[in-house]
Amino acid sequence: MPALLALENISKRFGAVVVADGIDLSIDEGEALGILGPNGAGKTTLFGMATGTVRPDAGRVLFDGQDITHASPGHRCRLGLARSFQIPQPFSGMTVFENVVVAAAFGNNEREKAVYARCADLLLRCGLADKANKPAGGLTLLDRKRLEFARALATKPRVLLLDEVAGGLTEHECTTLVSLIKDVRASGVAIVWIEHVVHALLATIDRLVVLHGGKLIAQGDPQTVIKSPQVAEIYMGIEADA
Ligand SMILES: Nc1ncnc2c1ncn2[C@@H]1O[C@H](COP(=O)(O)OP(=O)(O)OP(=O)(O)O)[C@@H](O)[C@H]1O
Repeated sequence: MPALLALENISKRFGAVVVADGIDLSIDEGEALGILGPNGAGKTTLFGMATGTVRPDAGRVLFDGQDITHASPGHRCRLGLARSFQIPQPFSGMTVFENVVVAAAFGNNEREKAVYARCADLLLRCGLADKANKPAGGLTLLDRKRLEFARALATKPRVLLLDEVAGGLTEHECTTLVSLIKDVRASGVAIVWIEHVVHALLATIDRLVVLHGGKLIAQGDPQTVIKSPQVAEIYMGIEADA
């Protein structure tokens, strides 16, 4: 069975900055994968190349065995590849409900009226039911992150890419978000999560990869990877052979 999402030998540079240097990364149906790496390592760019907003210099992107390297972001979304953004950017003049309806209608090719019940249900699930008719522009940070989730889920993804969703939240808010991610994952959606809040990440994922200098320098069991000498070297300046 092919991986659900696979990046094959992906390379990308911005001028002299190499952000991906022949990266191979795949995720299976229902899996939860974490991505760790220092600021500027190229994590968000990797999501851009998976979802079609950034064109790789070389390599292929496959979804369920199908080559989507040249597919538009919209087409990838309708295949079942959704993402959240590090800085949530809802349509701020629309209500919370309208934001989710737009995502369902355009991200999953459904007729607007056909999605109302499902969107109301999603808002309930994401803790936003009481704000359904409020303008999205007035939401708190946690609620904007919840809305990112609801909008991504409205597209009926098979894999959901999450970009630093826990950053800036209080511990309690972070716990709320982790349980939402676990709930989404339990419903069968594969998760790929870039996150600097390591304890939240480790509580959720099955597998961890570490990106540095355009390469995956460690991957495998999260606890083993996090304690590996290469990761200690990057994050704490401890030399691997010390
Ligand atoms: N469109 C672009 N043009 C030029 N340089 C870019 C572009 N996008 C990203 N970069 C650069 O590529 C590098 C990787 O950026 P990216 O946002 O992918 O890193 P990141 O690992 O997600 O970082 P962070 O953890 O801070 O979000 C950075 O040096 C960034 O400045």
